[in-house]
Amino acid sequence: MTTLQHDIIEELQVLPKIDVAFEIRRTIDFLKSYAKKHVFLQGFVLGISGGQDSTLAGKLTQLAVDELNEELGEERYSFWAVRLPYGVQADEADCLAALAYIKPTTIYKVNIKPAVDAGVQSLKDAGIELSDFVKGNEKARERMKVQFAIAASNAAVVIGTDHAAEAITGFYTKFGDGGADLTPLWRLNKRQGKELLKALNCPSMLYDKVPTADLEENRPSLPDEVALGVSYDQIDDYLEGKPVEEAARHKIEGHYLRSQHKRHLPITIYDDFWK
Ligand SMILES: NC(=O)c1ccc[n+]([C@@H]2O[C@H](COP(=O)([O-])OP(=O)(O)OC[C@H]3O[C@@H](n4cnc5c(N)ncnc54)[C@H](O)[C@@H]3O)[C@@H](O)[C@H]2O)c1
Ligand SMILES: Nc1ncnc2c1ncn2[C@@H]1O[C@H](COP(=O)(O)O)[C@@H](O)[C@H]1O
Ligand SMILES: O=P(O)(O)OP(=O)(O)O
Ligand SMILES: [Mg+2]
Repeated sequence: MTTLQHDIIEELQVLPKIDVAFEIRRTIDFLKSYAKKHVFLQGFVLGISGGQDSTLAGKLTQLAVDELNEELGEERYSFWAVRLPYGVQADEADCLAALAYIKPTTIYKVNIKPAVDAGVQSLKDAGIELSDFVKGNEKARERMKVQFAIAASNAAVVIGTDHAAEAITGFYTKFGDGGADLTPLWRLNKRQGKELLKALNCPSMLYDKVPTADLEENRPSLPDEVALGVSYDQIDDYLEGKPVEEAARHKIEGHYLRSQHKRHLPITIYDDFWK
């Protein structure tokens, strides 16, 4: 293992092997203790896409809410699950299947298309034309904006789905899906997330599906692995300290180094991580 691989694993605190039941328990306990400590809190908000990560984070959040309410003997806490299509979502059926599995307290649907398109048009009117790629990141930021609006209206906090296999590559939109309040999956890689879902009796279609951010109109449902140029298996192996092919290592470390700014709060004159 190189020093960089070792340092990245330490930074992201990935375990080479996990005790699945322990990781489920400590995630639920983390959410519960955060809620108990912050007495204003009424619950959690999360966008449910129909993908693996929001299915897992959503299920764990609802389990935490159910336990909190059961212990209190009243329905004080809620989980607001949010469908956030840009117009019509191609994998809408998966989103509905994820919601049926999670059974959230409340489901909202907010179409982000009018807001995103209005923003794109206002920029165009000012002479700023967005590429399809940049517009994709606008969709992720609009989704996060909606989630913060729901959280602020309900004394809730926003759950993020960022995990080690996304964090290492910076494969999320800065202050979009990367801009949540709590990230309960942080530390897990992609295959460890799958293991948790299996243990939680999730329908296999939801964790076997091809991961996609689905942000670009010119490349609909583009698999993350195509966009990244490296597979999640290779990323997961790297995060578990295993050897990976030289070309994959080079890709992963390139993504990591280029995205360092995303894993920090806005940079000040006292920061030197980037030097
Ligand atoms: N599957 C997913 O989870 C997911 C979700 C959303 C986006 N994505 C992918 O993530 C990527 C996001 O794209 P992106 O990273 O180009 O956009 P981004 O908006 O996340 O980050 C780019 C912005 O970061 C800032 N920045 C760039 N370099 C910097 C530096 N060295 N120091 C400080 N600030 C800096 C700039 O403001 C720049 O506009 C895309 O590949 C997208 O497809 C993946
Ligand atoms: N279509 C969507 N509906 C609701 N929430 C969504 C949608 N697409 C993305 N999200 C949220 O963003 C994160 C990150 O998604 P990636 O597929 O990893 O880009 C996802 O977990 C949802 O919470
Ligand atoms: O974040 P999600 O739920 O959309 O999962 P994936 O990244 O696998 O698409
Ligand atoms: Mg997705």
